[in-house]
Amino acid sequence: MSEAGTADPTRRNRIHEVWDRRILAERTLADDQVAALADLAGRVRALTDAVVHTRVPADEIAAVSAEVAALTDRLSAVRGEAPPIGSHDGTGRALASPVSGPLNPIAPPVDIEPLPGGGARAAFTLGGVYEGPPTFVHGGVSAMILDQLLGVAAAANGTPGMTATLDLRYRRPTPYGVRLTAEARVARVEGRKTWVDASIAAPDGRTTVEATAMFVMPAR
Ligand SMILES: CCCCCCCC/C=C\CCCCCCCC(=O)SCCNC(=O)CCNC(=O)[C@H](O)C(C)(C)COP(=O)(O)OP(=O)(O)OC[C@H]1O[C@@H](n2cnc3c(N)ncnc32)[C@H](O)[C@@H]1OP(=O)(O)O
Repeated sequence: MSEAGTADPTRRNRIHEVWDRRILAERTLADDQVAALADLAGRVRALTDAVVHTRVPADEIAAVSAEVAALTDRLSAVRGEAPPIGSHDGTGRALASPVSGPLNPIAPPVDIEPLPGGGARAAFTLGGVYEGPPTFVHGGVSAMILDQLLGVAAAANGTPGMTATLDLRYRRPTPYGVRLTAEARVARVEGRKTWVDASIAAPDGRTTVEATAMFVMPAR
């Protein structure tokens, strides 16, 4: 594309429109693909769990490994340029989010419910796949879940943004294999900045991690 070809702003906008539509079309899946992939992602999560917990002998591991490689080849026969785009409707339920995406096997997934007036909550159980210190959840995993929860709360407030700061206070170790709950609430908004507080609680109701984030709606 030559410089002269993009000098006219109307033409430039048209080019961007066509380009945006192309990206969107390339990243949008058919309903039956979404359903089939959600099922596959669930099975891959179970596979991941089996991988970190298996105690079968080495030759059996090698045999399974070869089968998994063949499956990866089959899926890769037709590849998109990037993950699918889900419903970016302010609910945070992007299909391929690494936190809440039903189609992303690395997502637990955490189902986050936006609350009117700038809040969000979630209830979830993490498996041994997310272990950090023995028998407890990895701190980075808690941070990732909180970042998403905080972001959904900011969006539910009508003031979405990019995470500019994320402060974490790990009060107690977070156990896995039990039902955890998490809540976020917008504290204040100043211009393009939104501050949000959140926490994760263990089944006994005690807070394990607290977080405060500042989201900034980019200038452009
Ligand atoms: C378009 C927004 C997205 C919307 C999403 C909609 C869907 C919602 C649905 C579902 C929710 C999903 C939830 C997702 C959750 C996960 C989110 C992530 O993982 S985000 C990835 C990690 N974060 C980054 O990669 C940021 C990288 N940084 C940047 O892009 C820029 O630095 C940015 C946008 C943060 C600021 O850039 P500037 O150019 O727009 O803003 P300047 O003019 O520099 O700053 C504005 C004010 O903010 C302060 N500021 C900016 N960054 C700061 C920082 N890091 N710490 C402290 N202050 C900061 C500045 O000092 C300034 O303050 P003064 O107005 O002067 O008072």
